[in-house]
Amino acid sequence: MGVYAESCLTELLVALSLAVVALYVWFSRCYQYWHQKGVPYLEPQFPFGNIYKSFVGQQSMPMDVTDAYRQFKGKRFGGMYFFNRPALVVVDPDLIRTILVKDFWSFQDRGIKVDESDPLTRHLFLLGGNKWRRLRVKLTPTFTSGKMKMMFQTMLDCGRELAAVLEEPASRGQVVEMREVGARYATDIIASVAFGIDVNCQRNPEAAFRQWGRKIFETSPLRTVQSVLNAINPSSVKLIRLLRGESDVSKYFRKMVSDTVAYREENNVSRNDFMHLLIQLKNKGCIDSDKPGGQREKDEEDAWKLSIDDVAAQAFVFFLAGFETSSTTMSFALHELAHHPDIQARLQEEIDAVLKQHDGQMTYDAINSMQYLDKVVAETLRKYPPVVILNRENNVEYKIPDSDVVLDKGTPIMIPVYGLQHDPDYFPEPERFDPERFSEEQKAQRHPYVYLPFGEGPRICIGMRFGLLQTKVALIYLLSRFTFEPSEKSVRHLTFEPRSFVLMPKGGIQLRIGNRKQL
Ligand code: HEM
Repeated sequence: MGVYAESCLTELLVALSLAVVALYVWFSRCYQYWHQKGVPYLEPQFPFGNIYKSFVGQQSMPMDVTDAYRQFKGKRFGGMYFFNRPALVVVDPDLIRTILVKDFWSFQDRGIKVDESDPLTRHLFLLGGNKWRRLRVKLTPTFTSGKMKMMFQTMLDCGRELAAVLEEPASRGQVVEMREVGARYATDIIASVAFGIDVNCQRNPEAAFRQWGRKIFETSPLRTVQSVLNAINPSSVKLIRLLRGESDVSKYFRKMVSDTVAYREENNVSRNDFMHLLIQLKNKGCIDSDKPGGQREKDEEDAWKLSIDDVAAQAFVFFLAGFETSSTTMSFALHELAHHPDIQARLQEEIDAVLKQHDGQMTYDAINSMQYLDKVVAETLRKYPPVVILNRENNVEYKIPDSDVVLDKGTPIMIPVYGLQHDPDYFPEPERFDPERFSEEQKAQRHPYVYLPFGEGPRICIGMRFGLLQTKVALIYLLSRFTFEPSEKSVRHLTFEPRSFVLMPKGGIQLRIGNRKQL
């Protein structure tokens, strides 16, 4: 028995060693890729390539790209490896513009492989090619300023609730974790406008919807394995799906949407929200015009209608892409304001003055006239861009202009948003929080493609206006009533969750909150 076990073990060890040697040879060949193309590159380390730090959990994968950007500074672009997969990091803002705008049709896909057998993944963020283009055309009218105004009342209701929830902690001068508070506020808004349900997780933090939000963004060993497999071989998404079956997230959101749609259709319910617009896209293939009269003429594209699963996938992506990005922006802004009482006081003065001019009413126009608020939010998104890198992939062979480099079809392209926005050549003393960087004079002196918190070109964030508006509404409600200070639990220089795919502060944002009059 003992001899048998020993021989099995020996065989296993030999097989494993052979596998490692084979992998080493295969990866070493892959590591010739950028050298053969004549592209400057970072020396890879077997088997991680250039993502060792994110693999061991020291930082997130997009931050590995930020490191690469810093090392390629002075060059137009450079190569790195995700395990054995070559990816191009673009450094030159002119080339970034070419990729995002001028030659967009060669780079319209994100290169993130979709498991199309899960209907919930067939959404705007992940789809590529023609499917993305047709859907983008359909969904663009759901985000016009007319539609934003329609949903503005929901934001105001949730903003009022946000301030009401914080009244008691403020009266006691308590320390509050503002990221979670912001997440509940944004969840209430998006649950209401995208799914048509009132969850009020600001009063009921354990509401199912908030729990799903946490679950989607939480990290786990399985997720790490998935992203490793995805980096080595993107087609592995299918295998993962086969092993895992339909996810609970998918089941939950699809059921919720089909129940809501059925209820509204049976009871003839109409609300001013995204769900109402998505139902129009399901039933008519187009959205009624903002103009008086409502209907608009149908063209050929309009004939294509969204299925119920398409409706669920789009509502889901509005939730996925909208709540964490906006709520972290709000809490990052409060973090900086707490550490800069002068900027906080100036912003409060502006808010008070504009609200006074509008008889104390927070109108859409009042918010848009708050110029200092706009600068504070813009500087927050510069210092803390929730989406750290933009991904693209070329769908044809592509010769990089003014170079001899020809990219093979399907090369992952990384636009290092965080790196650019922390580059001292574009933003001197990048760690300093200075809203004046967004004065008209300073903006005019900068290359426009070094500031990309919402991306750029035809694939720019479709919810930009919505995200900015809900962040501003929250800040106005909070700063018109409360003052924020650092607490003994606050960290001056934030660090970020290494396993999160959006920029998320480690340990949250702990601030002392007080009533303005008392402080
Ligand atoms: C502060 C808030 C937000 C930030 C910083 C942000 C940022 C971004 C970024 C960087 C992208 C990728 C753009 C590109 O590749 O060029 C994106 C895409 C997207 N965002 Fe946002 N976003 C925010 C809020 C929202 C909201 C509120 C929604 C929906 C209600 C939303 C929905 C989307 C969707 C659907 C896409 C995919 C667009 C496409 O591929 O055509 N985002 N967002």
